[in-house]
Order: sequence, then structure tokens, then C-alpha cells
Amino acid sequence: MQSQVSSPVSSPVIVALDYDNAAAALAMAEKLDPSLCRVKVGKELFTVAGPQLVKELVGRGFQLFLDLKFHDIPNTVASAVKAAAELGVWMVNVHASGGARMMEAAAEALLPYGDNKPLLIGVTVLTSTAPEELAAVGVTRALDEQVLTLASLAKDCGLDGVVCSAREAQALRRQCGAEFALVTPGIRPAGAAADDQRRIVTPAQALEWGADYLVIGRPITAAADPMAALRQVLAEIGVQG
Ligand SMILES: O=C(O)c1cc(=O)[nH]c(=O)n1[C@@H]1O[C@H](COP(=O)(O)O)[C@@H](O)[C@H]1O
Repeated sequence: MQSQVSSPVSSPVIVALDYDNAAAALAMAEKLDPSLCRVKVGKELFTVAGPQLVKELVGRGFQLFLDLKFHDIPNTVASAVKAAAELGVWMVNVHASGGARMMEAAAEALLPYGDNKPLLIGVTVLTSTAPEELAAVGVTRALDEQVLTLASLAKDCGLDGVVCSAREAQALRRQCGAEFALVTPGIRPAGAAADDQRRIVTPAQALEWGADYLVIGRPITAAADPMAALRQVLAEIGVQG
């Protein structure tokens, strides 16, 4: 496994490095302090820049969330999360809707990593999904019920937490307990554009409702001064930046 010398992180913010090239992602990482935020590499950046960039960011001391939202047959997903662990990532995710056998296989694949294993997180219902969109994909129960059902399944399968909207955090916290990690994208400081997100919440409100981690992309990365935007978020949630 890639050795990881990351500093303790004093903030819940995970900056989504949603860029179409490695140079832009590294330029942003250069400005960020790994003790004040974590970073996330998602599908676009990983597709263009791959494991090499992940290793580079981990080598720079960042705790890294590899957000590839695996969803496949159990054997393939188990192998994929193992490959992520080998890169030294701090968190990796799968779609909880991939089902129990898939999630159990993923959790089992990480057991040999012991205390060094990445957090394994299940995506419930994407924060870009509006309630009225669910029926069209065959989900007839209410959106919040679907989130709770998938989160319970994820917990029963040995996952460490879920990705959800902070709007669902209070109910999830009650249902899944204090130790279950709630990772919340769709975070928008007051007045920021929603973009394609639908179930948005401010950073302070998300934490108040029980979120553990705030995934924030465009409000920071597309700001004229990304560092000022990050500092503003940190100030709003009372973290010294
Ligand atoms: O798994 C994720 O990170 C994720 C899940 C989800 O339900 N919604 C969601 O927006 N995300 C990711 O979180 C980031 C949000 O970015 P912004 O909308 O720019 O803040 C993107 O990288 C998304 O891929």
C-alpha cells in the first residue's frame, strides 16, 4: 500500500477536485492546507489523470476520498475497493443500491488492511436527485425512506457510513447511531448557486443536523478566490483557517 504521511485534519471539509486535468487539480491542491481540508478525486479527474495523480496527492499529505461510486457485481467491486486501498486512499465509496452481497464483498475485501483500511461509504440517493425523479427509475417509496433503507442496508453490510444530503442527516443519525459516518455533498453557503444540486444545505446547518463531512466543490473551486471561499466556509463553521 502507498505510504501515507497525512496530518491530522481539523476540519470536516472535503474539497471536490472536479477538474479535467491533473495540472489544474495539483494547482488547487498546492493552495490547500492538508491539515485544514481533505480532497476528493471523482470520476472526471480519475478518468483523465488516474492512479498516478491519486498517489501524488496522497504523497503530499492529503487524506483523499476516491469517489468512483462503484456499482458492479460483487467480485468486481471487491477488487476495485482493494485497488483503492492499495493507493492509500482515506475513503472510497460504492452505490448502496448495488445491494447486500456487493457491499459485503467490498467490506470483506478491506478487512486485511486493518486499521489502515479506507473508510467504506455507501451512496444512498444522490443529492442531485429530486423526489419526483425517483419513481421514473422504479423507486416508489418516498425519497427519505429510500435513503434510510439504503443506509440501514449499508450499515448491516459492515460499511462505515453513507453519502447523503444533510437534509437526511438527523433521521440517519437517529437510525444509524453516532459512529456511522455521514458524508454530505450538496453543500451551498447562503446565496451560492445551487448548480445541478437539488437537496442543498448550508455548511453550518449540515453540521448542526449531524453531518460529519462536508463535500464542497464549485462554491470553492469555481470562486474567483478559492482560498477566500474555503476560509469563509471554515469561519462559518468555527474552524480556525
Ligand atoms: O459521492 C459524492 O461525492 C457525491 C454524491 C452525491 O450524492 N452528490 C454529489 O454532489 N457528490 C459529489 O460531490 C461533489 C459536489 O460538488 P459541487 O456540487 O460542485 O459542490 C461532486 O464531486 C459530486 O460528484
